[in-house]
Amino acid sequence: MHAIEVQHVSKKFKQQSVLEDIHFTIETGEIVGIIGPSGTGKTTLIKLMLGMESLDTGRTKICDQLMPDFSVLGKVGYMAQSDALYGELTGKENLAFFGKLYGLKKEALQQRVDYVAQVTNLAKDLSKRVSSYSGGMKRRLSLAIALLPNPDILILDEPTVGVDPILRQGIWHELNDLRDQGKTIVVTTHAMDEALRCDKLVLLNHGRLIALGTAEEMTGKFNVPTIEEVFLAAGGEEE
Ligand SMILES: Nc1ncnc2c1ncn2[C@@H]1O[C@H](COP(=O)(O)OP(=O)(O)OP(=O)(O)O)[C@@H](O)[C@H]1O
Repeated sequence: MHAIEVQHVSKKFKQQSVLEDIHFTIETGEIVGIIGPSGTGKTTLIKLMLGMESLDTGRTKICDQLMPDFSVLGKVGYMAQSDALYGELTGKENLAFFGKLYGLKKEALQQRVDYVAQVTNLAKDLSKRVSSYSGGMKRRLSLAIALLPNPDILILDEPTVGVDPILRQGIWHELNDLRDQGKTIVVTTHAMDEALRCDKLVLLNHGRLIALGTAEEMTGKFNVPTIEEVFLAAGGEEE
């Protein structure tokens, strides 16, 4: 069974074609990076995977279940691109609120809150109101919320934007650990150094899948030294 299947997915917003016949699978226990320029359809693709947007053609499955399927969403931690947080509440109150929504009870909730606060380096800021958080702190709190239910699958839309390099490294270390525990992780990113940390890459350009595989496979196939150059080479080939 694949962790996630994207089968011949196309999507238009009005007359604008955003994704065209995207087809790939994601296996359990891998970190997959969805990479592409701004506006190329990464967030839309993630929303289609989760069943949050309607498809024009194709279908998506998570754990073999056709999406949308609420029973599957319990297994998925989703971090959206824009932070959906309660500014008037403290970080801890936000975590408690979302933890309860996930069905976590007292002791388990406390344990998870301690763990996610440590991973995202927010422990000392948890009693502050979120309205006083910086952009990076809000990103980290959103990541902490996605990690709360200890999901099998993590889908993270630009999780490290605005996060400083040291903590970024810490977060990637944690994502690697989670992958090693058998979790499946999907991240979107613009950062090429982050792309290199992924086990597999999905390269999108102008709403099309232009390359799929490991970074080494891609640079080897196009005979170029970097992923940036894969973009140029693959984009050029497409046109
Ligand atoms: N709900 C919507 N209605 C109309 N157009 C939309 C909608 N959502 C996205 N789009 C358009 O679809 C295209 C792809 O957007 P999307 O957010 O998926 O790109 P992205 O690759 O995630 O970009 P970024 O890296 O800047 O976040 C853009 O042109 C965007 O304006």
